[in-house]
Amino acid sequence: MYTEVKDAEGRITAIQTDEPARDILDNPLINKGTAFNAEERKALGLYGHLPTRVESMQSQVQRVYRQFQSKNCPIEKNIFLNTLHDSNTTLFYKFCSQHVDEVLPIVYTPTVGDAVEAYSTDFRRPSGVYLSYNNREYMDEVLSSFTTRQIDFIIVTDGEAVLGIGDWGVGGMDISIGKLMVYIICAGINPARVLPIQLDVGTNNPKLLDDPLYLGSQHKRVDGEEYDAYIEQFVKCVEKNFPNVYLHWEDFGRGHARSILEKYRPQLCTFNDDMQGTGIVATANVIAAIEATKTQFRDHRVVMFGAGTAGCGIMDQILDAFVDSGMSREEALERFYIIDRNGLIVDDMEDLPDFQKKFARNRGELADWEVSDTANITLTEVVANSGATILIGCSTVKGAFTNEILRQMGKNTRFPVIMPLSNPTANSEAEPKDVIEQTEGRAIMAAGSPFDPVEYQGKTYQISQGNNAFIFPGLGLGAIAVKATAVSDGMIRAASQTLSSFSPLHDSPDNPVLPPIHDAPKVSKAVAIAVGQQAVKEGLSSMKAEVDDVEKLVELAQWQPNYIPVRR
Ligand SMILES: NC(=O)c1ccc[n+]([C@@H]2O[C@H](COP(=O)([O-])OP(=O)(O)OC[C@H]3O[C@@H](n4cnc5c(N)ncnc54)[C@H](O)[C@@H]3O)[C@@H](O)[C@H]2O)c1
Ligand SMILES: O=C(O)C[C@H](O)C(=O)O
Ligand SMILES: [Mn+2]
Repeated sequence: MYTEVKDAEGRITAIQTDEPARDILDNPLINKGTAFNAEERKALGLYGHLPTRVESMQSQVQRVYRQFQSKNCPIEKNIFLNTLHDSNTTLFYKFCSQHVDEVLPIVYTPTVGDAVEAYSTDFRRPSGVYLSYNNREYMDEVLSSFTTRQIDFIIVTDGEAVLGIGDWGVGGMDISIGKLMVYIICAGINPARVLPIQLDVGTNNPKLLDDPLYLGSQHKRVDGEEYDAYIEQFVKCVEKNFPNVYLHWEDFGRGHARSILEKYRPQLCTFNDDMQGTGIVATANVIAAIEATKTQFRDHRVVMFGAGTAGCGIMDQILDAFVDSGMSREEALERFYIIDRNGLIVDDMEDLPDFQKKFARNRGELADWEVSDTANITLTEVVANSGATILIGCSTVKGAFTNEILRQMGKNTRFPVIMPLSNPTANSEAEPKDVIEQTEGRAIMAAGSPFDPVEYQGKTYQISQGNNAFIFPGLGLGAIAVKATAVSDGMIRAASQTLSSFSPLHDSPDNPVLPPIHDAPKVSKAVAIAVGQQAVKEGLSSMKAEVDDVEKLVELAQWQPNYIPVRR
């Protein structure tokens, strides 16, 4: 056992532990390795367990960097960093905070996708909390065992729709872990107060069902009423054991993501990253682009390719932004087009899910469109006939934005907004190089995964990473700083407007739409303050005392990757 010693304002000033020496070194949350000083070595009985030299943290970081560079490929680097995380968490985050650009693509998208796929083959040691449907009677016992520490954040996945790579069952654990790392790197969430959870309800991935090394439940996914009852059991258990927790849902399948959020949003502080997080980032980019190009919302036509969880989540928020600009909902919807596997969504199509229905186009309005098959109107035809000015991809379909489509976007408007958001890199609807070349460098673009800059006609174009990583850390930090009881639409709007205000486009339409990803910590803090203030304004803060200084609360909620004294 160890306890955090805090000052009057709640800052952690020391760690007190009664663990034996070996257990201290094996506890990643308090271990400092070679940085334990002479006094600590003596008090904790660490002599003999460590080489003689007492190192500074910076010297440890230098060694980590050398080891990191010596790894030959991204997945080896990912394994190396996860091993460091699991042995000395503070050092891991110190290293990450000093090398954000190099580290994020390794612990997060795109490499985390490779780690998810290789989960069972590369497995070394368990990390996070596994809740198996088949052992559901133990759920409460498992979760209650974590109540000895304060838990502020839970990230949960069932691994059904990981990034754009599909169903990876128990391997989804790595996306929960990767997202938590982003929370900590970008917003300074305390790593002792987070729980990554994988709900193992089986998998429909035939490769995993046949793989003798697969580590999850090797049967088809539990679905329907049984699935819903399991989620209900989970939420109840979370509420009971962690009453003030912020519950983040990640990479659930299209059939569950939205219904879970809608059901539980009124009752607890909860958030779906794929729907809401991605929506905030895409909307912030759209707002920044419209402001920077000095156009009006009503001048724009928005096309979404891939009308699933993320696609429709984004369109919902862009719709709100259009309405906020002074249009009626009907006027705004006339400017929206969504496309899925059967082409443009039109109101006479059968069995449309509710989340698509509201964006369905009226068949009669398409009478003068030039199309080859009215039952399946293609993206190329929509872009040409609608005069699209904003094109977004959440389809997982590599290369879906063909050169013809990109050129047409460049013809439709002077500054087309083009966002191929599908992850990981190999699923991107377009290569940034093609987007820049085919629009003669005029496109305002963001991709989901990181891409290298593009050279075009003597100019270097930085490619913005339009990833929800820009928003979920700050949104979560703001919510927990003021102990919010819900994540409201107002808090979501505040997040989007704040991110938009950071857009370098405000200085020139030639600039990237988003700041560089290494600015995510700065952006996250500003987002947290705006979100916290909005929660207070809406009466959603459950703080006992009246809140007047949200910035201070945000700072107090932040953890820094610095060693603090460990004592008996
Ligand atoms: N950049 C980000 O921050 C971010 C955030 C969330 C999701 N995403 C990406 O968005 C993609 C979709 O994720 P999701 O969670 O919405 O998945 P999803 O399964 O809910 O949605 C994908 C949609 O694309 C449709 N689709 C598939 N093939 C198609 C085709 N050939 N033509 C037209 N539509 C097609 C599917 O029917 C589905 O409706 C993934 O690649 C994911 O990585 C990116
Ligand atoms: O995980 C990411 O990189 C973003 C997003 O949540 C996704 O599912 O692609
Ligand atoms: Mn996701």
